[in-house]
Amino acid sequence: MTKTAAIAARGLSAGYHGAAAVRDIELEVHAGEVVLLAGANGAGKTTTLMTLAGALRPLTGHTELRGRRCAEPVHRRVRAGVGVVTEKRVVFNQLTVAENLTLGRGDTATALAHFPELEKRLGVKAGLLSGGEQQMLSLARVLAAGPSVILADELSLGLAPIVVNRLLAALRAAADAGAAVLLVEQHVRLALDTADRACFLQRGQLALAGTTDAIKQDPSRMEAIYL
Ligand SMILES: Nc1ncnc2c1ncn2[C@@H]1O[C@H](COP(=O)(O)OP(=O)(O)OP(=O)(O)O)[C@@H](O)[C@H]1O
Repeated sequence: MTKTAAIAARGLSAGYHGAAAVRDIELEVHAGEVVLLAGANGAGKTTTLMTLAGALRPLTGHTELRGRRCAEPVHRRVRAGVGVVTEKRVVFNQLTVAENLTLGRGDTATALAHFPELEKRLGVKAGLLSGGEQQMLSLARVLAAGPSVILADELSLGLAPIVVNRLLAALRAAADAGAAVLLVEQHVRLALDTADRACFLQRGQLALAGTTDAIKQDPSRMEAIYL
């Protein structure tokens, strides 16, 4: 691809206490696309995503935001238009859904446009919502801020497939509206139906990358990575 990536990893190695958990990662996500980052447990998906988010410093290589080398910490990247969603649902349990939405960076109407199902729950304390509703609230707040890049790390952990589909559909819609989405997801088959491209990590290195159509046509290459 020749146009500038919204977010990229260039020769990226990163890890913990000076030891690399991922090595030589080359990854680009462009505006309008969803890229799935997959691989077995411990392969390095979260490490890669958190380094792109600015929560971990690269050991070697670097990350780029809109074509410019970026070494900013996570809060600055968030201000620069990066939205981060993880399996930890960031909601204030004692506050209502409406109050939670006013605490986000975007406005309530935009949040509800992404998740209209939250409208009937506006007066309910977030702590009383189901896990799926809490994650919708978390994601609604991130999407309402209109991020140009969304980094989503296993946001569907422990949720029912119907909710997983709903969350993935919201991410797809955000990409269709112009965001660049990098998605780490255990529900690989559902995610392959959502994403445009996929990258598979194996023991900290990129082992397979391609369009989701190509990967679905020959699933044996993907399956071998998990064995
Ligand atoms: N805080 C940490 N301190 C030390 N090592 C860590 C830390 N977090 C992860 N690791 C190690 O780094 C490697 C990559 O872990 P990472 O969480 O990035 O993988 P993952 O593909 O996201 O796995 P999972 O699917 O289980 O979440 C693993 O060997 C893991 O044990």
